[in-house]
Order: sequence, then C-alpha cells, then structure tokens
Amino acid sequence: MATVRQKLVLVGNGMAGINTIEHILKLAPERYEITVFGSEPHPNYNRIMLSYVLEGSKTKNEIILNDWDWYNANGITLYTNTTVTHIDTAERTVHADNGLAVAYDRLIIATGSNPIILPVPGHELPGVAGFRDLADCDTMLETAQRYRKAAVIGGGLLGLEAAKGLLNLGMEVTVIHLMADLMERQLDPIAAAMLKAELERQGLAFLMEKQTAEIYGSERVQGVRFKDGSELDTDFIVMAAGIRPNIGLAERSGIAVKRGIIVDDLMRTSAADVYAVGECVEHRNVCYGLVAPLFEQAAILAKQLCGVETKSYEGTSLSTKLKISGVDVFSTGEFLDSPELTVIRKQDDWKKIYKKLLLRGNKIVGGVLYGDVADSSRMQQWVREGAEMTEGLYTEFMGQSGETMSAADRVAQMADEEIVCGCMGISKGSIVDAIKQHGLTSVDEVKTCTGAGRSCGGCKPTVANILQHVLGDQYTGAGASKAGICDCTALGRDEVVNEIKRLHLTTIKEVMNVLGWNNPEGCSKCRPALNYYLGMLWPEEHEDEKESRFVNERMNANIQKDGTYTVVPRMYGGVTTPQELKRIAEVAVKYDVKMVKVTGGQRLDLIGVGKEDLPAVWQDLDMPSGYAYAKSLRTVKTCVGSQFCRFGTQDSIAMGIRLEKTFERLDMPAKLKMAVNGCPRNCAESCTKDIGIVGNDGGWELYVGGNGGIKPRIADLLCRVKTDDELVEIAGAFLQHYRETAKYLERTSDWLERVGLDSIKQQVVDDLDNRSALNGRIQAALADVEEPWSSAIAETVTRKQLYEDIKI
Ligand SMILES: Cc1cc2nc3c(=O)[nH]c(=O)nc-3n(C[C@H](O)[C@H](O)[C@H](O)COP(=O)(O)OP(=O)(O)OC[C@H]3O[C@@H](n4cnc5c(N)ncnc54)[C@H](O)[C@@H]3O)c2cc1C
Ligand SMILES: NC(=O)c1ccc[n+]([C@@H]2O[C@H](COP(=O)([O-])OP(=O)(O)OC[C@H]3O[C@@H](n4cnc5c(N)ncnc54)[C@H](OP(=O)(O)O)[C@@H]3O)[C@@H](O)[C@H]2O)c1
Ligand code: SF4
Ligand code: FES
Repeated sequence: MATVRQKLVLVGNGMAGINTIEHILKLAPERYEITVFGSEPHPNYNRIMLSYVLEGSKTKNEIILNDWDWYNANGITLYTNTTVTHIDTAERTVHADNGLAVAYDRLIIATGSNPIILPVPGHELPGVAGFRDLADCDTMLETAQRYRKAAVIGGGLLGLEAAKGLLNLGMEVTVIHLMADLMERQLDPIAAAMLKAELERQGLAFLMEKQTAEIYGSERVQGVRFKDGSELDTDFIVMAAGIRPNIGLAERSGIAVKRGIIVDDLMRTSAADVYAVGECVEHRNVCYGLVAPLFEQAAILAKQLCGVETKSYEGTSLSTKLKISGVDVFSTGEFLDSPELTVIRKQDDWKKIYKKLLLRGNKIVGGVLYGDVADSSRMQQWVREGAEMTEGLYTEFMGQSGETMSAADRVAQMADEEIVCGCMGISKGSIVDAIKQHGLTSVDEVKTCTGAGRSCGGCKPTVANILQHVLGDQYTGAGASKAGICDCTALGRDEVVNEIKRLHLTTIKEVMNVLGWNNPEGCSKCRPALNYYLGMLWPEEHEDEKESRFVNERMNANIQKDGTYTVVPRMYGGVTTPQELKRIAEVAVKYDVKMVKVTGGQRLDLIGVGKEDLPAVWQDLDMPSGYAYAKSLRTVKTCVGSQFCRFGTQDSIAMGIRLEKTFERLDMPAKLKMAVNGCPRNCAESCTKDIGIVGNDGGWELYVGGNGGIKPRIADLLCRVKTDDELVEIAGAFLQHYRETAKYLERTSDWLERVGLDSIKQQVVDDLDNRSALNGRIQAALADVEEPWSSAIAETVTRKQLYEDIKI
C-alpha cells in the first residue's frame, strides 16, 4: 500500500526556499506532497544574475534556475502571482490573496527581503525604483531607453552593480553615498579608494557623504536635494540603501520576529512545524543578505525535514565579491584596522594591487583583496578555520605565491577542504572527486554534477584550473580545443568567449582580471586572440588594442628578414589600370624598392621598403591597403570570365570585385583567400581557397575550406545558387559563422574539419533565419572597419611612434 505523503508548503519561490526543496527531492523524493507559493509571476530564478540581465550579458531566460517543467516533473504544485497573506498555525493552513487556502503538515517561510526605500519626501514619485526582482530590472531597462540621467542611492554591493548596469545601458550615472568610503561594510578605506578610482575611470560619478533630504519633481522625479542644501538633477533614482527582512506575514500570523523571523539552530520558528530559511530569518541575532549562508541553512533544514541526521546551523562567516567586470574586490571576516588587531598589508599603487590580513592575537580573522583575488579562497579558509599565522602562511601570502605561481600550481597547493565555490559551499576535494568518479571534462559538467558555479559564477575560472590540474593534457576546455588560448589560463576558447559574452567584458585587461589569468600581463599567444574575440563580439564598442596585435598587423605591412617591409596595395579582383601601374612604378623608383613582384593572389608587391618610408609610400600610392599582412580577407583571385573568355558563362571579374569590396578589412580568425571562376575550367584555382566560386550555366557553385598551404586541402561544395545576391549573402553568412566559432588562427580548412560540413551547411545555407541573422551581424561589423593606411597617415602620433621611433 502506498504511503500517504505529508503536505509540505513553501511560501516564497526564491533562492533559499527552492534550494531547500531541491535538497529534499534528492534526500526523500517520495516523502512530501509539495505546494509552492510565489508573489512573482516567474518560476525560480537566480536573483544574483539580475545584475547581469541589467548590464545585458544575460537574458531573462538564461537566469531561470528551475523552469516550469521542473515543477511538473517533480509533482510540485506552483502558485505564481499569489501572495500568502495569513498563516493559521492552529488550523495548519495558509491563506493567499486570491482566496486560496492550503493545508500543511510542515511549512517553510522563505519570503526574502524588501529593499529599503528611504521615506524621504518624493519617494513615491514615478521614476524611483528599487533593485530586487525582474520587474525592477524591466523598469530600469525601459527607463534607460527613454531617459539620460540616473542616480543610485547607496554605494554598497547592490548600488554599485546597479550603477554599472545603468552605465552600460548608456545612462549618465551618479552614485550617492552616505559615508566617506564605498562598500564601507566590506572594505577598508584604502581598498574603497582604489575601487572608487577604478569605477570613476569606467565612467561612474560619485557624491560621497551626502544625505538625501528630498526627492523633487512634479510629474516624475527631476532631482534630489541633500541635507547640506546641494542638489542633483536626475531623471531616475534607484534606491539601493540596504534591505529589510520580509517578516510581515510571520508577524501577522503570531510567529516570533525581531529584525527577522527568529529561528533556532535547526531553522525552527516559534510555531510548531513552521520553519524559516533565507534572508527573512534572524539566527543568533544575525540576518544575512548573501546566498552562501542561505544555502547552508537550506541544506540543514532539508535534512531535518527528511529525518536525516544533521549538524545544527551555527552561523556563517561571510565573504563578498563585487560582480563588476574589470574590478576584483574581495573581503572576508573582519576588514578594518583597529588597535587590538595586527595588520599584514601589501599595497602596490602602480599595479593597483592591495592585500591585507588581520590577526587577533595570532589568529587570522579577516582580510581584504583588491586587484588580484587569486588568494581569496585560501583567505576564506584561514578565516573560517581561525588559522594561526605561521612563517609558511606569511610567505605564502606576502611572498611571490599568489602573483607568480601558475594557476596549476595554485590549485595543486589548495587543501582538499578549501572551499572553491563560496556560494554553494563546495570544496576542492568534492570537485576533484566528482571529476574522477563521473569522468567530468568541462566546467559546465562540474556545475551540473556538483552545483559549483551555479550561483554567481565567480568560481568558474578556479573550477577550470582544477579540471586542468586533474585531467592534464586531456582537459581541452568545454569540449573544444584550447588552441588559441595559452598557458596563462586553463579556460578553453569557448569558455573564454562565453564568459566575455556573459560578463560583457570589453577590454583585454578586464578579461584577464575577471577570468583569473595566472599571468596578469598575458602573453604573445593570448593577447592577439583576446583582441580578436573582443572585436568580433563587440564590433562597435571594442577599441582595437594595437599593441596586442602581431607586428605585421601593427605596422600594416609585412616585415622581411632584412628588417624592411613589403607594400601590397589593394587591386580589387586582381584588376588594375594604367594610371595605377604608373603610380606604382613611380613609387618603386622614388623609394628605391628592391623588387616589384606579382604575388600568387594577382597583386603587385613592392618589396624592401624602409619602415620610416611606409607612410609616405602609402600616401604617394594613393591606393587602399591590400591587407597582405593581416588575418583578414587578403585577395579575391579572378579568372577572365564571361567579359572576355570564350568559355566563360559568368562574369567572374565583376563578382570578384564585388566580393572583395564587400568583405575587405574585416578581422578574421586567420588569413582568408577567395577565388572566382567564370566556368568549371577553374583557371583561378578555386579548389584551394577558403571560399572558391565556380560559374556554371545556371548560376554559381560555392566551395569552402580549401587550402594550398602547408596542409593542402581541396575545398568542399557548400551549395549551388542561382543569383549573384544569393551568392554574396551565403558567403557573408559563411564568413560570419567562421568568425564567431573558429579558434583564433584556425584556417577554414581546419575549422571545417572540426565542426563538420553538414553543420556549416545547416547554419549558413538551410536555416534561412540564421543565415539572415549572420548577415546582419557581419554587416554591423563591416560598418565599423576603416582603411588602415589612410588612418596611419592621418594620425600624427601613431605615425611618429610606429614608423619614426619617436617617443611621444
Ligand atoms: C541584484 C542583486 C544581486 C545580488 N548579487 C548577489 C551576489 O553576487 N552574491 C550573493 O551572495 N548574493 C547576492 N544577492 C543577494 C541574493 O540574491 C539573496 O541573498 C537571495 O536571493 C535571497 O534568497 P531568499 O530566498 O531568501 O529570498 P528571495 O530570493 O528574495 O525570495 C523570496 C521570494 O519570496 C516571495 N515572497 C515574499 N513574500 C511572499 C508571500 N507572502 N507569498 C508568496 N511569496 C512571497 C518574493 O516575491 C520572492 O520571490 C543579490 C541580490 C540582488 C537583488
Ligand atoms: N555581489 C554581491 O555579493 C551582491 C550584489 C548585490 C546585492 N547583494 C546583497 O543584496 C543586499 C542589498 O544590497 P545593498 O547594497 O542595498 O545593501 P548594503 O550592503 O546594506 O548597502 C547599502 C549601502 O547604502 C548606504 N546607505 C544607506 N542609507 C543611505 C542614504 N540615505 N544615502 C546614501 N547611502 C545610503 C549604506 O550605508 P550604511 O552602511 O551607513 O547604512 C550602505 O553602505 C545585501 O544583502 C547585499 O549583500 C550582494
Ligand atoms: S575559368 Fe573558364 S571562364 Fe574563367 S578563364 Fe578559365 S576558361 Fe575562361
Ligand atoms: S562562487 Fe558563486 S557560484 Fe561559485
């Protein structure tokens, strides 16, 4: 006979409540009939990631933790948009705002917190918002489209993340803070000042030590007036001045509360069979506002509800990381100097690195890191264990350890019990065991299996380093080859590109900082690769970092073994004119070039030009760059075609010129060559080109992935098309798909072998929506390219620095 399930009701469909249910489903899936109430209209989502939704690096769908199917699959009855208004603890029933009444045997209250809205005059005006849920996020996204100026009240974690998000959305943002230092609850004045300077550099403005007296405006917010009489004009205000546990329901229902709902060490409230978990609780006089303690509470509560023996909850020592790209700040335990504490400090204002440890007696009780947070998990561990300072630990912290030790060495040295994922409380040992036991090979697999990385995502670089440490050469990073990235990181190409997208990283420095590069300067392998990936992902925003390009690309010419350069002007489709030829000849004579050579791609190459002459040569030639030095479209070779050839069925010259003019100047993962032939006799040798085109009676054939280099490869037929426009459209989609998915320096021939011709066909030929989206993206990127020779001529500083070796 089937046992009758007990009724478990959860009020609050948020992170702590649902985490408790997830544990229960693992421990005793048959034990409860579960009902969940949530005021919001969504299934359970990752509130932490709201900061990323705001800054645009995550969509709303991407932050859903458990979708509607999850509730169905686990037999959970979910009432969204439904607020529980009263708990009848005598009748053991909850009552909701829509009249629904549901009985319980056990009840969990997980109602979270509410943002503190300062009760100053004007706080109810339209244009004042909190930042707590998806609805707030929508308000902020809409506001940014219509208004220009924003003010954020509160310079804590939430305020700074909100401010950076609004800045990314194009608003002018001022952070108003009550105190003299930002994040004064987590940072000491030195770290706070470094943080402020970096955020100012990123574009935020600050008003410190300002107390809001009034918000003014007639129809909606127009500005803020401060106690000192000064004012700030603004169109929008976000209140991020702290949170207050959401205790109204418990209080109304006669359950004991102070600041939060009072719970004991087993998360029991004052009412029988009623438990509370998350931000709404007060445990040993402490209310928490970060997920790590809430998940710890959830695990203990779940065990207790499933009759599994559990330790009691004794409180959590907190540590924090700010989720703003390009800013690495970490703080754990105590963080302010005081006479009874011993301070160990290291400050480097040039590299912008700050490290501090605090000792009470000889015991480590807290610390702060800025700029390099590689030591964060060790520091957290020392504080959690109350470790005694020793000569060894001192050298580890102050010596070369954190900065110069490779990532692999660092994870190798981590103790098994050291916590890697602070949010979910997962140690290095459990990740290593999971990798070995379940044969895990990627960060995502580790996340699914252990939960590490599921919350803020900040531990992913360390998880990748552990995978590298355990698997050695077998670790390739997200299933894709690591080529294109180097020993500076254990992350693979796909992981790096995904994180750049997810976190909206826009500079090489940011990528290295945020993704925990073990060499903070990077190397000659990763810098050009990152410069390419950033430019490919953010064509409008990314500022090309010339110093990260290979020398030929930096100089816009190919260096030769004698130190001189070659100059190859653009000749679209290999066609030139007598006037151009005359100019080329005159330049060759004037600058005494060593040789004029016809290249394999039908261009003219002036070999042996001195570095200092390059700008003048380009100026005299008055022709665009032929990009013979670049990871970009080099040449489109053409045959004579139907304009003149007896056999020609298609105008290969016109098509070659059109393709070259359409796709020139765009950065590619590697050099790229094309050819166009007027008939299958193939005089321009399409079969060894990245894109080779062959005319036939009914239209064109498009071949891809050919190569005539060290590893020759004959191109594959991608498709046949009837019109010129369709040919250009498919070529564009192909190029963009290659740009987005290839590893840096991977030629189309290798890329095609890796991803497969069928998959490429599907993406760029068959799926018409995708084809058009790819074309949209390549057009957007093409709109941003510029002619490099004329830019170099026009920019006096570049010209002097690069070509005349004059320091400016
Ligand atoms: C933008 C942002 C960024 C953050 N970033 C981080 C971070 O990087 N790291 C970190 O550790 N923490 C972060 N936090 C804090 C973290 O999100 C919270 O600590 C966590 O979500 C709290 O979980 P909870 O379940 O207690 O509350 P919540 O997740 O708020 O869930 C409570 C739910 O209960 C619902 N509810 C309330 N009353 C009722 C009722 N009477 N009936 C029905 N439903 C009700 C609410 O609508 C809400 O959906 C961030 C918070 C925000 C807002
Ligand atoms: N990365 C993360 O971990 C992260 C990110 C976002 C949110 N969160 C969590 O979400 C919760 C809410 O964050 P929060 O930043 O709002 O809380 P918070 O950490 O309490 O910070 C609020 C800040 O606003 C200041 N403030 C208060 N009144 C003000 C006023 N009138 N004018 C100007 N400033 C004022 C506070 O100063 P006083 O100290 O003087 O009160 C405090 O520094 C917290 O629990 C936080 O931990 C975490
Ligand atoms: S490929 Fe055909 S059209 Fe082109 S030159 Fe050769 S024979 Fe003529
Ligand atoms: S540290 Fe936040 S998810 Fe791991």
